[in-house]
Amino acid sequence: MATFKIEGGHKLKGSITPQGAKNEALQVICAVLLTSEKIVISNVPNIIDVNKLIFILGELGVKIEKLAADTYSFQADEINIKYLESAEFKRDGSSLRGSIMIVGPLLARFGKGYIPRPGGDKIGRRRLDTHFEGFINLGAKFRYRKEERFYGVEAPEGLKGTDMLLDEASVTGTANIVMAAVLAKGVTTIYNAACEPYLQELCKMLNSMGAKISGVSSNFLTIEGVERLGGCELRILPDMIEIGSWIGMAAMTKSELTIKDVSWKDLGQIPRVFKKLGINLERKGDDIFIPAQESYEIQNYIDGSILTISDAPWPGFTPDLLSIVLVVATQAKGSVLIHQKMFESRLFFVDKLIDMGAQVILCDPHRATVIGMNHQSTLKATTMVSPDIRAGISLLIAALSAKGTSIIHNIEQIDRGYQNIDERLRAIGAKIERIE
Ligand SMILES: CC(=O)N[C@H]1[C@@H](OP(=O)(O)OP(=O)(O)OC[C@H]2O[C@@H](n3ccc(=O)[nH]c3=O)[C@H](O)[C@@H]2O)O[C@H](CO)[C@@H](O)[C@@H]1O
Ligand SMILES: C=C(OP(=O)(O)O)C(=O)O
Repeated sequence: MATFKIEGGHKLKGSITPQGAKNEALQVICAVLLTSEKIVISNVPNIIDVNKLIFILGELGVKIEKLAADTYSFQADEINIKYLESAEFKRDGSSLRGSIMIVGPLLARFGKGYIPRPGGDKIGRRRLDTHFEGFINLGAKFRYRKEERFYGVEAPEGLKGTDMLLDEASVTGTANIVMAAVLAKGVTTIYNAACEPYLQELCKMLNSMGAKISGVSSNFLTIEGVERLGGCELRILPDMIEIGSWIGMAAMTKSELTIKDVSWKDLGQIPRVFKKLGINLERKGDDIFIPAQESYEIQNYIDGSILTISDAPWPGFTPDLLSIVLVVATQAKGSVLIHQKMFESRLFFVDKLIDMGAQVILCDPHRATVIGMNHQSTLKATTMVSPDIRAGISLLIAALSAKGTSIIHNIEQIDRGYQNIDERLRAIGAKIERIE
């Protein structure tokens, strides 16, 4: 279990370029399984989850070449389907959430797809019904070996397009069903589809490979199945969750920071939500400039009542930034209710913030009220364990702003989604060390 040692209270200064998006990378890397032709992907983040997925594809027989530090070519022309039944796959496939998205492409192209119950954050129940109901609607037979926690879908005769209404706008569920439907016979319509920018990028990628998807960026997709797909080249968008994390770090440490090439048009509600917390964000070309601010004041609603920040499927605010918003609010002027609607175990990390001196009331597993301290009392350094990726980065932000030296254990959870975070933080003035 690796550990960070952080000496808090130092201002940051400079500019930072966000990494490629983890959640887009996981989708588009799975999509390489849909063709025997070469696909080149750049701006691939060097993070644990993405590297694990690339490893799994390699074991499946995909030819992978690293063309540059962030660029890979993939060619799935000799797939070893037997690997899916191996003990190794049952272990490796369960270690991340993103691996679930190999099922749709494998089912579409080879008539079968298996997956052990996937891992990811321990942030509450994470069901897969939307994925498998979608495959069943396309004509696949489903089985679940409960004792092994091993899922399977098979469609030896191929998939058949149909109309479907998803029970929820699941991000990875939509990606999986879209990847299955592009090679199905006939037309598929998907209503209540997730439509966040990373899914839009996946659909654009598939169209550039020869797929016929329309309605991209809406929640109603129409997919005309095609016989085969070809190769393509693409660049992954910057990671909007990482961008939000840098905004949070700048505010909490009263620092001036420029976040480069953020792709503003794909940030949705993110700038607005941080502005509601009173943080000044300026748009400079495609960069975000955050001036050093001694204080930031949470805006109330027009009628004077206390602000609520909650998550919702895109174009709502992403659940992955709520932990960061919560920690930033601890030093704002004013109060806010944080309502994490999607995940039921994601707010328990506030206990650590309370230990550090933050004023937070956990109302129930989904809601926390934060009474900001307006930097009048700094958080106190402490020792903590990172429970999940976003709580981990939030505790790291708290530690950077705190008085004294903090220790964060289990930082693999942070490395899962943040590339070289310690090195990049040191380059802008943070005092952080990785210790074993
Ligand atoms: C690898 C990857 O891409 N992971 C992301 C993906 O996970 P993932 O695709 O697993 O998440 P889903 O979109 O399926 O669902 C997330 C949670 O929200 C609930 N839900 C979802 C949709 C809805 O309309 N109503 C509802 O209540 C689900 O029951 C679940 O508890 O999307 C999540 C939601 O943005 C993000 O937190 C994850 O970072
Ligand atoms: C919940 C997240 O990731 P995953 O779905 O990979 O667990 C996240 O990135 O915040």
